[in-house]
Amino acid sequence: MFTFSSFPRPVSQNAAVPRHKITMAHSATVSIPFSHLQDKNHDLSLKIEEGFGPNGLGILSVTDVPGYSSLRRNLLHLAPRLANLPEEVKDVLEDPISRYNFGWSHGKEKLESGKLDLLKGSFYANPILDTPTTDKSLIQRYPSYCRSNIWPRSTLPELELAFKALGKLIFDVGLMVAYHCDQYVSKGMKVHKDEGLESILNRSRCHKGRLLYYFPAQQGIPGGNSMSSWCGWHTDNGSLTGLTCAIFTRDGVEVPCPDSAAGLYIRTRNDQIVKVVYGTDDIAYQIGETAEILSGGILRATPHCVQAPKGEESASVERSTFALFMQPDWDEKLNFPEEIHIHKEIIPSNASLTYGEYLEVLLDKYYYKKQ
Ligand SMILES: O=C(O)CCC(=O)C(=O)O
Ligand SMILES: [Fe+2]
Repeated sequence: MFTFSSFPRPVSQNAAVPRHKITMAHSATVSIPFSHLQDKNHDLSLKIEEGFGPNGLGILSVTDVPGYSSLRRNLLHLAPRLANLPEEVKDVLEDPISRYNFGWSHGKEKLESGKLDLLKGSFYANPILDTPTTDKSLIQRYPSYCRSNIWPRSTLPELELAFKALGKLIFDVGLMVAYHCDQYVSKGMKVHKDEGLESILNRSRCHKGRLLYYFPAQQGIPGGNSMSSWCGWHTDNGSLTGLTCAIFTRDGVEVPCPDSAAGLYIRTRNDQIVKVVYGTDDIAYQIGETAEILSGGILRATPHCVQAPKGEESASVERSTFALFMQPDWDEKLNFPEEIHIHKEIIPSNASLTYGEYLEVLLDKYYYKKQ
């Protein structure tokens, strides 16, 4: 069985990236101080354009967010502890009905190669709402985001609070990013009141946090040397993804990353492959597919992947990080523009679907059909 974790759309690296266009630069993200972001009168459209516009990386970072540093460390250090709990404890935290989109998920997601992903373990929960709805028919229709959170209350009791605290902070800052995205987008198209990204994300019950733990990469496995050795190329289906800077550990003890080529890579709109760099205590935000749809293509979903460290020293190094997928409500109408770059083959231009219906189409196309 395959999950649709974080609702990623796999993209084939080879098909999507002509070889001659591959460059391997390390690029620092455009960064915005929290004090500027917080100020609605501060015109950040140039910064948003630099980060998310036609020549941007599709990812930017926010610096100096009060309280963030300790919340990040508290949660990320729980990832190796969770992953190393006994199998029978993790089994109880699994939720097959949601296609493993709540609780613990390991080896359930399909990779670019079509093989099951054994290299990372994920823990999914909605950090804002424990029970997004009690409507039974909705829960049956959209189990991947309408079911309830599962917490290891007796086996790792610290997880719930740490997850919710970090998730809520990244969400609140993400709404500020969304506000400034709306200001930028409104220079190119009419954004109706209540139809901007900020309003849509603010009223959604669908957000999903993912605590990620990457197991030490085994040398010599097929694909082990590829750029996407830890996580395959994909775009996120939501609107805005908040990302922490990862920590690397050996047996749970923090170590410097042994290979500067390891980490998050993105593909820019002009087909450059770039290793993304941002500060340890910055929150990075990247664009997902539904921000592209809602902005009529002014914003573009950011293709990305994760490379594992190489070399002898890397043999036992693990990576832990957290992603918050900020996504529209299942009821939210998405009006597809005439020209779209995503899922062209299954979504007709000018289509009008809810976000819930959109995800069902993708799940059925890219994963197994619901029984
Ligand atoms: O591990 C990372 O830095 C990114 C994870 C990611 O892309 C995802 O979970 O969708
Ligand atoms: Fe992703």
